[in-house]
Amino acid sequence: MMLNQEPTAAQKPVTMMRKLMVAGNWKLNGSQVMLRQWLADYAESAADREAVEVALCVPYVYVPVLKELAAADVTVGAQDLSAHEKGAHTGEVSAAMLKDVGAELVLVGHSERRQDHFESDALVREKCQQALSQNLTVVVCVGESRQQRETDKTFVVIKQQLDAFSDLITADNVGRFLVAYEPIWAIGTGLTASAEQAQEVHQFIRSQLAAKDVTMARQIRLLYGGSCKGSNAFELFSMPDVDGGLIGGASLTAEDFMAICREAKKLMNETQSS
Ligand SMILES: O=C(CO)COP(=O)(O)O
Repeated sequence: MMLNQEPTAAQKPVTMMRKLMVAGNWKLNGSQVMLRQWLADYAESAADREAVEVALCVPYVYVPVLKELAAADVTVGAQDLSAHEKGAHTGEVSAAMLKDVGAELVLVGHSERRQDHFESDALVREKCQQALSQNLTVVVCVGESRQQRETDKTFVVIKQQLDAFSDLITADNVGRFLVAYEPIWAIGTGLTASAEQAQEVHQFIRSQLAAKDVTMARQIRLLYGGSCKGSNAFELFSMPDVDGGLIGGASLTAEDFMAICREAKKLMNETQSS
């Protein structure tokens, strides 16, 4: 594809279209007041999000509030979970506890966990297993650093991260197992991967998964994360292997978040009519 080509919905064959997901990750931000305001604003824009599956991953303590107040079409998400089922692990939150307070989805292996808490690929795998044991939807994050990209290690790094958990994806759970490609150099920096850069890695991820199971690889949804916002969502989501986004900064207000959902809807409408 030409780098300066205008994005068109036609890049996304309707036969290939997986339901787009737009998932917010609040990270260490928010309050009850902010969440209530977000949900009130969100409730007024039902038509903007009909084409997408929406998830919101809030800090643990706000999961019950989200569960109680969220519209039925919001998937209730948490940002992490323990690799242990229970026991002497002070400060940890288990998959069963998340389930107990209404979580339906959990992020695993976010680069901020990998970096700040030294989470290894092996630990990421254990966390996936815990999430799956409670039938939580799991969104596993993978991504390379700037230095790894500049030294041509992107595919090596992504493959290593994928290999740690990809055998856990099965025909039974592929609907609730997603992979998010989040290049570390694009997170919170305002530097977005170009649509072509995102597509290149997403295609690589899908091809790696296809080597194990072609049907599963076609079904699995791959999200892009890293400075995704209303102004670039259409271009990113129109790539054939990009099935939505994992949104940090632009998920903190419903207004910014809905701007992304509207782009997804526009893409769906154009795809269906092309
Ligand atoms: O890390 C991210 C989502 O998990 C992306 O964050 P930003 O959208 O703020 O770059």
